[in-house]
This record gives sequence, structure tokens and C-alpha cells, in this order.
Amino acid sequence: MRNVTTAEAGGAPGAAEAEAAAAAAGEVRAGTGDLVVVQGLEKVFTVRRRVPGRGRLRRERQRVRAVDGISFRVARGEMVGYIGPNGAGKSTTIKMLTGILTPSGGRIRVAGIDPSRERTRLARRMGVVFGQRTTLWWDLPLRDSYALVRRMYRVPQARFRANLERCMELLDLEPLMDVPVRQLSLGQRMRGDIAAALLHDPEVLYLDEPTIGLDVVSKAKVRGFLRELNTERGTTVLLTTHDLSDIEQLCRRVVVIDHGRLMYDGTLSGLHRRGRSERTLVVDLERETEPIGIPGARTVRVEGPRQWLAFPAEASAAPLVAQIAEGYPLADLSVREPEIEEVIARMYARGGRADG
Ligand SMILES: Nc1ncnc2c1ncn2[C@@H]1O[C@H](COP(=O)(O)OP(=O)(O)OP(=O)(O)O)[C@@H](O)[C@H]1O
Repeated sequence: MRNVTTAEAGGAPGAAEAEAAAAAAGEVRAGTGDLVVVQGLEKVFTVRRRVPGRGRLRRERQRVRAVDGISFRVARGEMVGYIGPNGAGKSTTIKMLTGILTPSGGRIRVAGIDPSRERTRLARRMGVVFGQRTTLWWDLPLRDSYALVRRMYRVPQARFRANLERCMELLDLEPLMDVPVRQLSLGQRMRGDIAAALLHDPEVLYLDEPTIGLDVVSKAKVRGFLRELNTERGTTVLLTTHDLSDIEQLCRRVVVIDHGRLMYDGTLSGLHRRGRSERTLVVDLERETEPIGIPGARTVRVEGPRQWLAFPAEASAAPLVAQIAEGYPLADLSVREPEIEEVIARMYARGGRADG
């Protein structure tokens, strides 16, 4: 089913994009090399399913190829988005990178360490945050959770204090330090979890859906913090997300997988070009008008004073917004990213050609 050419497979523009993305992160890559190396990675789960047969249900063993021969490298200091539809194999990859799961095949090295063989040694050099569940202690206030983390990782007191203060300030945790984790909102807990993953100064941080379910303010805070962490401290970040605006705001490079296989490795705009995907401007006008007509976008829906305009996803929204503001009674406006599923479906529809 590997019918979509990827930059990794050497498609002309894709390869150029991957190179451009690498060049963008260039200074670190050139000097210090790759921190994460994944080669031909595989994970096969055996599951027992009930299937109908001879008038009754019987159990049958089935093999699920969750990760099916994936290769990529992440340079020190890079921030890479690892995306794909539901069930694509993202979480399974992250679990293998952290050593929680052992690969069925292929090879992983993180800072030269094989994660499944030397999980404890690697733990000191990496941090991980799973958006769907917390690594904090449910009944403890954040302050006590962090004290436990310090002891577990044997973080020197001065370093611990400096890191905690920085996280408290940038993630706005000060007012939450004495609140038990169970009483925190999802956004507060996520910020608390991110801080916990960073108290021991990891070189690489894995984030599995760090903005899932967060409100706009929490999302902005988390994104701002990750950007700062990456640019100021040079921490390498690999994040999975369903939200393409996370990628747009944080990552120069995106790796796309589907059905356990790598489909694309390059820039986000290259991905959009490849799939000819579109973003949508949702425009609220002060009153109903005729459909908005501006070059570079087409009106796809009108409902009273609200109109939807589609435009090429790799184009900038700014000139379109300026034109609308000038010619129409604009009240409010937002930009909607395409769904990951939609972008990938379009790549399939285009038959895997690398001339996007
Ligand atoms: N422990 C397990 N046992 C059996 N099958 C599993 C297990 N974990 C994952 N799978 C299967 O492996 C495939 C990949 O799952 P995975 O959770 O890695 O996908 P994902 O890309 O993270 O999806 P989502 O975005 O929905 O979290 C799915 O078909 C899933 O059902």
C-alpha cells in the first residue's frame, strides 16, 4: 500500500523540502549530528479477536502491524511534528522511542542508546508527556509531585530550583503549586506535566498530543513554552498532534505516517502543496452581503452574515484578510486548518506523485 512517494523516497521536490527543513535547523545538525535515529522500525501486536464460525463465536489470533518499516532521523535541536490519522502508529512509535515498548524489528538509537535495552539510562536524558494521561501523582499537589520527580531523577537541588522556577514562570504554574493534581483543569494539568518532564533537563522531549482538549489560552501558553524551550535551550522535540496549527506554529519539519508507514518527510507547506490542500477563512460580517469575491480565494459557503472562503493552504492568509477588511463590513475572522485525514486522503487521491 506504499503508494505515496515521500521525500525520504527521493521525490524531487520532497527531497528538496527535506533538505530545506534540515538546512533551516542547520547549525545544530551540522555540528552535533542526529540525536534520534530510526531505521526500518516495526511493531507487530498479536491480538485475539472473536470471529463467527460454525454457528458460534471462536477466538482467532490476528497480527496488527502498528509500525511497518519506518525510518527517519532527528537532528539535535530540531522540533519535528509526527502526524497521521487515528491508528496510524504514532503512539506506538513514541512508546518504542522511550523504551516502553520493544520493537518487533528495525533499530532505534536515541543519543546512541537503544531505548528498550537501556531504558533507565535513557530516562535521564529524555522527557515524555502523554496528553491523554498524567505522570503526576493524582492526590499530591504539584509541589510534592515535583519533589518526588527530583528524587527519582536525582536532580541536584540548585538545578532543580532553577528549572522549576523557569517552568513556573513560563507555564504560569505559581498559583497551582499547592493544588492536588486531581483538581486541576486539563490545561493546567498539561502544563504541570510538561514541567515535570523537564525538571531533569532532558535533551529530547516527546509529546503525544500535548494540546488535545485544551482551550485557546492554554494551547497558546503550551505552544509558546515549547517554542522557547526549543530555541533558547536547544531541546530536541518530537510531537504528535491532530492539530495542524500546532505544527504550523512550532515545526519546520513534519513526518507523516499512515497505516504504520512513512508517507512524507519535509516541510508543512510542501505537504500542503503535495495534497493541494486548502485552509478556510471563516468570515463574520456585520451584515449579510453578496458572496465575497477576492482573488486568491473562493467562497464555498454563505450562511447569513457568515461566509467560508477556501484558499491554498500554503498561501498566507494576511493579504486575503486585508482585502476583505477593505471591501466588506468585517466583524470577526478565523482561519481553519484542514484536517490531517483530509490532507492524507488528498495525497492518496493524487496517486503518490512527488510533483506537488
Ligand atoms: N497494545 C496494543 N495491542 C494491540 N494493538 C495495539 C496496541 N496498541 C496499539 N495497537 C494498534 O496499533 C495501531 C496503531 O495504534 P497507535 O495507538 O500507535 O496509533 P496512533 O497513530 O497513536 O492513533 P491515535 O491518533 O488514535 O492515538 C492501531 O491499529 C491500534 O489499534
